[in-house]
Amino acid sequence: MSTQTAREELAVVIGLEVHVQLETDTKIFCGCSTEPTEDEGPNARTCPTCLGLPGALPVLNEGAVEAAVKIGKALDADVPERTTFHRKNYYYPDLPKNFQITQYDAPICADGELEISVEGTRRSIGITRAHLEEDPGSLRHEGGSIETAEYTLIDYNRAGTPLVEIVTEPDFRSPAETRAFLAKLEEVLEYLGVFDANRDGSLRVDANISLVPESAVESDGSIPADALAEANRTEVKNISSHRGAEKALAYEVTRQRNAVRRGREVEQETRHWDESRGITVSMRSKEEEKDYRYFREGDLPALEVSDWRESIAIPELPDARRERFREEYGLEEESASKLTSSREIADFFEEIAETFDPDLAATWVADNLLGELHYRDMGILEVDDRLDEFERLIELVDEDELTAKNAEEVVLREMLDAGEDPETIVEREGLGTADTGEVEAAVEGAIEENPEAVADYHDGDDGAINFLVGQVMQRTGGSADPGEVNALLRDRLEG
Ligand SMILES: Nc1ncnc2c1ncn2[C@@H]1O[C@H](COP(=O)(O)OP(=O)(O)OP(=O)(O)O)[C@@H](O)[C@H]1O
Ligand SMILES: [Mg+2]
Ligand SMILES: [Mg+2]
Repeated sequence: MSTQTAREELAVVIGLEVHVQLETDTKIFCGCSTEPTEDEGPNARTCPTCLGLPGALPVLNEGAVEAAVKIGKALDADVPERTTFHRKNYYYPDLPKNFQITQYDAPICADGELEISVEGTRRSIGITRAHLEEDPGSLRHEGGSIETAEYTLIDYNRAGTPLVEIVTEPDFRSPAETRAFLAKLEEVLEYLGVFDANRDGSLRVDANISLVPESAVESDGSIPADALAEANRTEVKNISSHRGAEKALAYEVTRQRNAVRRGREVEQETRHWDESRGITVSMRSKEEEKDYRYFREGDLPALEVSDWRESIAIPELPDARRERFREEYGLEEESASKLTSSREIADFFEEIAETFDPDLAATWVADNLLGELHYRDMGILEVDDRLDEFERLIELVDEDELTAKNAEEVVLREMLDAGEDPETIVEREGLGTADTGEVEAAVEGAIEENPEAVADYHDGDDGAINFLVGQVMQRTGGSADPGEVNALLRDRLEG
């Protein structure tokens, strides 16, 4: 029991359980598709196995195991030679078998870590374990929230989707750290190609939080197991985003602090994050492990991964790739980070950096392209089959056939909006760089038609030259070089 008093300084302690949907074609124990079809009705992708009908047998999906091993390697975890499945028993309508097939004392990954950086401070978050399990079906509370709904509908399309549950050590000391962790984790999972962040509900978080007396925190920042066990924690469910985690936990820190200040004890309980109201509400007292009556899943033999795990390779991960970009291409931290924020962006950049100067490639991809994509709410995946067109655009600028300004503000934008290739746009908009004769003619024209500006210039008003440059730029459709125009004008007016 907690013996916190109002006067004691309290440290925030948080541990996460992150449920990650794996991107496999079929479900974890049957051949049903994991891919929702357009306008599909409820229970469209189900079979006797994922509906939990008596006598139906599970068959383990090899792809799900491979994905879990990749995650284990990326988190620097141990993948044991042999791993087993258990039944976790509970009664809830989203689970027709009344047990969930999961892993218990021999998970597929144990003892890993993930480094995060919050406001320049690096911290390593311990990963206790990561195990495979099946997703239950989904519930739809009709006519209200989970508390007020008149009735609830069940859809088993999600039932049997492969999940990896990643359990962290209680290493977080603030809600902001959990947000950084989840963002980093998502980045790593996407690099591994095992996860799709855009899918609804593909990352779901349970957050455990307690307050412990500051005096229990050791000088190295760790907290002894007995102090952790003694603190009453709440487990907040129904969190589905990084920001949701930070907000729910910030709310919970305040709620628990208030309880302590008023001399009340924090209840050990499960709470529900109500996103729309921005509060957590009590659901039930926390179930304990013994409530689940775990026992071995007799329908699935133990899995030997000893001779297989070595052959499962993972790609270069974001941190390593960012460091390499800094060294190999001499990029600043900021553009190296932008360019490695997804594997597709990094690949796209590296293709371009093979042909062009890395600095030029970085400016075009990190600033121009990503900026324009972001503005349009588009992602790199919508253009990564147009690498060749993009290279031709940079080539036009590099060869002085197109000004950088026109390339950026006209051609690139049209490429994204109209889907046309750069040459077509240059031709249609008449954007080729003007030749010397054309520029000279435009200079003459501007001088002839603006005698007042010319007079102002001769009276010593240097601002008049800018006006004239603008006139020439207009006449050449922006295809002249402003510096060159300026020099030509001065030459002509002085001469
Ligand atoms: N004092 C504490 N304060 C906050 N978090 C804690 C504390 N002690 C443990 N935790 C965290 O609680 C989580 C425990 O998760 P675990 O799945 O092992 O148990 P559980 O929540 O009881 O089980 P489940 O939710 O799967 O039924 C871990 O993320 C751990 O870091
Ligand atoms: Mg758990
Ligand atoms: Mg839990």
